[in-house]
Amino acid sequence: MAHDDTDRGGTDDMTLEELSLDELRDEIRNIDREIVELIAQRTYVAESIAAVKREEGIPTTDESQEQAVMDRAGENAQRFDVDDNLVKAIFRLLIELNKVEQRESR
Ligand SMILES: O=C(O)C(=O)C[C@]1(C(=O)O)C=C[C@@H](O)C=C1
Repeated sequence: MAHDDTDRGGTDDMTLEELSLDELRDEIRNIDREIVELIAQRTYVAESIAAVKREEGIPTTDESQEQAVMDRAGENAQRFDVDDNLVKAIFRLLIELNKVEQRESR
């Protein structure tokens, strides 16, 4: 398979405790890039949703869908043992980002 930017530089089979500070920061740098890539993908899908809503004359905001997204965020946070309020705050921002973009493209 072709080399890509997500390659962890051969640290895959090491535990985090075995890595140097620089190697640990490389891990963070790769994860940060993947987070931004996923945010871009989420935004892209939301733009398609916005186009469907526009065609069908449906309002931009769907509060029940937002609640479902927030509930899932909380469940996933618990599953991966991270603070659910923090994860929900991030998802609130992601939803707001989409709503601003969806409104601007109307
Ligand atoms: O699912 C939708 O209808 C979307 O537009 C996506 C999204 C989201 O970011 O999750 C954004 C705005 C809506 O109010 C609900 C959810």
